[in-house]
Amino acid sequence: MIQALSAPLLVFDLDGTLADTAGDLIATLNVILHREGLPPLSTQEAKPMVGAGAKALIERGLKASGVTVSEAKLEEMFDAYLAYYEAHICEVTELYPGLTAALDRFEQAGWIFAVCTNKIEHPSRLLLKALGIDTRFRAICGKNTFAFSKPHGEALLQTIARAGGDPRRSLMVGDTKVDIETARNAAVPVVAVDFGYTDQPIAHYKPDHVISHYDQLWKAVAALPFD
Ligand SMILES: O=C(O)COP(=O)(O)O
Ligand SMILES: [Mg+2]
Repeated sequence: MIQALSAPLLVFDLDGTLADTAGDLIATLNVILHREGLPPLSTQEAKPMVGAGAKALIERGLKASGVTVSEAKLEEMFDAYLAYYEAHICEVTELYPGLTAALDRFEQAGWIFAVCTNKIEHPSRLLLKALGIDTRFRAICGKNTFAFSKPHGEALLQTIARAGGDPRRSLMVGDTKVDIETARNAAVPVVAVDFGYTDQPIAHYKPDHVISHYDQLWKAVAALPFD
């Protein structure tokens, strides 16, 4: 019996990959720091702190001010962060140029899509809805969706399973070292965008391809050895 191949799947990271979220993330961080009497961080300073989730962003923000806090205090700040962020989730956030046109092109060719982010799942869904693209994804998986989060390969493999994809016909698209490590851990190819929040030029982490605009994604994917 011939078994139907599952549809090819693009799994996107969210912050710094689908959308330029740094403005709203860092504004939220600065509100939380201000409540503790700490000075704000500049966007330039704080952008490379994004990628490991909100709790890590708070910890990194505190560290930049030379402050460490107890686990209980960090939890309290994390709750306050999420409450503020969810109420201001899409004030300056925008999709990156060419994204929806790229999704259209891949969709017409039979591809399906999913999101694997280190953002908490609920705000991820809220944001994708606010940006008008939530219904395009077969699965939207966040840091708290599974027992594992990026860079653990299982976060990606379980996202692929939830989307009804096959790891051998899936591809990760991300903006940071975390995404590239995740893809490697899952043995899935990875295309990196160079407009996200990486601490080093993203080519340094050796993704399979680097794109600077979504109109380059089609060619980058076509160049990969894919079923
Ligand atoms: O919010 C973060 O720190 C990371 O989110 P991302 O995995 O979508 O980049
Ligand atoms: Mg990212």
